[in-house]
Amino acid sequence: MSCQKNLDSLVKEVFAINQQELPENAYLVGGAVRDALLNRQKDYIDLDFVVPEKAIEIAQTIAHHYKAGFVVLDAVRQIARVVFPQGTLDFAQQEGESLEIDLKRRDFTVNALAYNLHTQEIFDPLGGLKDLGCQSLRMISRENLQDDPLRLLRAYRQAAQLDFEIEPHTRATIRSLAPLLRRVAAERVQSELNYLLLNSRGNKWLKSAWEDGLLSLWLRRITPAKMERVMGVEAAAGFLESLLPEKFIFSPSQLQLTKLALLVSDILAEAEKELIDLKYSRGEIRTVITVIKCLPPLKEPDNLSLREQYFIYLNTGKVFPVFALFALSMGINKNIVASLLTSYLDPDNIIAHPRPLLRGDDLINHLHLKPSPIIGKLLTEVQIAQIEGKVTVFQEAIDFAKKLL
Ligand SMILES: Nc1ccn([C@@H]2O[C@H](COP(=O)(O)OP(=O)(O)OP(=O)(O)O)[C@@H](O)[C@H]2O)c(=O)n1
Ligand SMILES: [Mg+2]
Repeated sequence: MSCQKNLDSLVKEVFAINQQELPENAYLVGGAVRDALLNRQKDYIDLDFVVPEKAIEIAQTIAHHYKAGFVVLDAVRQIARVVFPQGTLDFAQQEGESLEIDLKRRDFTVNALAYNLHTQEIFDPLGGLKDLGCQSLRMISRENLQDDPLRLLRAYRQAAQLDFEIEPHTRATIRSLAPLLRRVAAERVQSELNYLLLNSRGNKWLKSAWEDGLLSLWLRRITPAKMERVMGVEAAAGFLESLLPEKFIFSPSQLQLTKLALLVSDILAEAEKELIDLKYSRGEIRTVITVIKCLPPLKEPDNLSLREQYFIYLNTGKVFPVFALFALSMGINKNIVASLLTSYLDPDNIIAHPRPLLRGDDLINHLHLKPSPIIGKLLTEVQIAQIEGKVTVFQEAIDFAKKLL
């Protein structure tokens, strides 16, 4: 069976581990078994082993033997990790009196399959193989979802990742338990949510997770209209990419931040609070808030002055592509957005990438000024005058500043 070959080769070829190094009662469990059965391949491989005892010692011995890294992840529950460049091997002590009890405590049946490398047998006490064949995520029990409510959101992430359906009774149960997700550490929620935001495969399941009440605990002001805009982000990105002269491709994180900007509250303070609560980084929060703040001038594109364009580029800086994608998704005229993005990608464009004629010191020396906030204001006005073609050389710039004073 190809699954056995896949799993044996992961251990023997990818990690170059001799099977004899593993105890006979070690079982490979979780995603690796599931993915091998599905013939899914990953760049970075995480293998989870369950052993009845001595998990930390076993991990330590293997790490020592293969000169790999070693970390104790949980001394109480006896979980340790061996770190190879190509991936990690986790060894965990089985939870409960038997492997079967351990598997019964997990989230979904397809994640509760175990494989023994010595006997090359799959242990399937919960019907995981059948569900795998039907591409179905079925909970092991309602209690298991309650025990770790992150599993409620994991269902949508894994459905997106595996292109599975959530079995109807499981989905109804998730819906009824949705409020429990509030209890889960925000970092864990964020990491599941990010998967749903990073690529188009997540879209359908992002929407389902919202419809089933899982997102409104964190992003309270999502509306059907906002969700529809999110569903269109990849198409908007594709449209901009096709128009641009040079090869430009939006990165997954640019798509993700655009979608976040489309989903957060329209009230800026609330939007910021939502992102802080989800433990997004300062940089991510700044990006989202900036693109929202910079949008208003584009709503009246006929009156978009050079001054306004200058400030948009100045305030968005490196995150301008996210701004462009956000603006297009918000219904701003596509020609305007495409032309602004084209200018941004042109390093010689003076509005997007101004080359100042003056520096603060020049104003201080030539106009005999003292350092003060006025200097900054003058520099901005001179810069805008240069963009508007009113000044082109150093002396004109000085004279212009002098008149302003
Ligand atoms: N909240 C969780 C997290 C994990 N698990 C169990 O631990 C295994 C390993 O977890 P993890 O590596 O997080 O997920 P995978 O299913 O392996 O999926 P992937 O690594 O591809 O994301 C899962 O298969 C599942 O059996 C669980 O029951 N509940
Ligand atoms: Mg895994």
